Amino acid sequence: MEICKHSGDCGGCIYQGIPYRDQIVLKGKEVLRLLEEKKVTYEKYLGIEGSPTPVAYRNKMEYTFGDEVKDGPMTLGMHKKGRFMSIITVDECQLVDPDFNLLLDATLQFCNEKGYPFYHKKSHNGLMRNLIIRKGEHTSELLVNVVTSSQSDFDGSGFVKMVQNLPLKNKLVGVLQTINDNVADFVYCDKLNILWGQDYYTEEIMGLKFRVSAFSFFQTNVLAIEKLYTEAISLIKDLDGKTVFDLYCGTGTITQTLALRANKAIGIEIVEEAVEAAKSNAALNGLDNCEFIAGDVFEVLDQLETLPDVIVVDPPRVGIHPKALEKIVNYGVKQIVYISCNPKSLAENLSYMQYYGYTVKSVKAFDNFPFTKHVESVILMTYCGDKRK
Ligand SMILES: C[S@@+](CC[C@H](N)C(=O)[O-])C[C@H]1O[C@@H](n2cnc3c(N)ncnc32)[C@H](O)[C@@H]1O
Repeated sequence: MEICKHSGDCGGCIYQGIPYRDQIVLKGKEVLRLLEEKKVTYEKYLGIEGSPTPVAYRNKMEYTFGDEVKDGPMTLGMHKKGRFMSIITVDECQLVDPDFNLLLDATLQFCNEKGYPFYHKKSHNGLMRNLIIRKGEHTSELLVNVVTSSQSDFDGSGFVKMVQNLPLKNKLVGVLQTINDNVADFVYCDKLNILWGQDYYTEEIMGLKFRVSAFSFFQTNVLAIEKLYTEAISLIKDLDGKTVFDLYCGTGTITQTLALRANKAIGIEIVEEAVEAAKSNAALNGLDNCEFIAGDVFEVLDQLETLPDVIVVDPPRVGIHPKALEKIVNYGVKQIVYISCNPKSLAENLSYMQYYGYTVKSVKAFDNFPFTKHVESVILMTYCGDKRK
């Protein structure tokens, strides 16, 4: 792969110029180094699995309108490395489908031709804020969402026409306009206008269907996540007739794959919209043995009367809060599968769980984000004592 032309300015790909097989070796070593640093012992290291494709793997990009230099021409893309105010146009990013780059260029040109100003983070004046593109990996469906303030009119029908006339390889299913008048540098949705088509795209993971709406969380590298889920679920011995908790379940992708084999799968997630999406996706898949509860894992576990036989956790980057971890460990289930997106917090959590009697049976790393610093891991922990007397 050629070195990306944006690599000097864009901070996303820190492994540019390093052959892919070397990148994954480095990442695998880093996971083990962090575990060893926290004195976590493990029975088996199962290696690191590379992404099925190291390029064009991202199914979502959130681009920002701005300028690279003060009062310079309008740009659309990512923040310049280490700079809050400066935006660089990343129209040749290698991590996305070429349609994303085409849409980015065409949107920038459309807005320049219309004379639309970008929204200034400091003065809070201007129209254009973000462009969000999402794609279904297995369905090739594209959802385009332009985010503006409400300070002046945006030519929605002209934008739709322009997008529809692009030689896109994927199938356009919706063009949206999100109105965001919040002063924070974050995409809030004050109002969602469907300019054309629908406000969601569909995805398939391990034979299950998912409707992904404009703002729902969804795993970014679908081909890699399928491998990771397959591995995680295969580690659990015998789910037949069992109750499994999927903690930090997001939109319930893992919960549903577990429900295919378990008697009951209960997902807990703090973001209510994600829980609503999880419920409707389970209904779409005809699964009636899934339950989703909105709330903080720490609080919800106290209210639940059902006891789990197996627990799967997939916490955010900060890891599991020690108070929630105490409750998880106190169930004393024989098997816990820990899916982690941050080996540092993973090592801290495992060190605690080890102290309370769990054994790390296996560690496997996954590179779901080639060229970036991120690495995922799947850990199987077992407990031989009996806390449920
Ligand atoms: C790494 S993601 C897991 C994604 C999920 N497995 C999926 O595929 O959709 C972590 C999730 O934990 C949720 N979360 C963060 N803190 C939480 C808490 N205290 N209690 C419950 N959920 C929480 C986040 O909203 C996010 O959806």
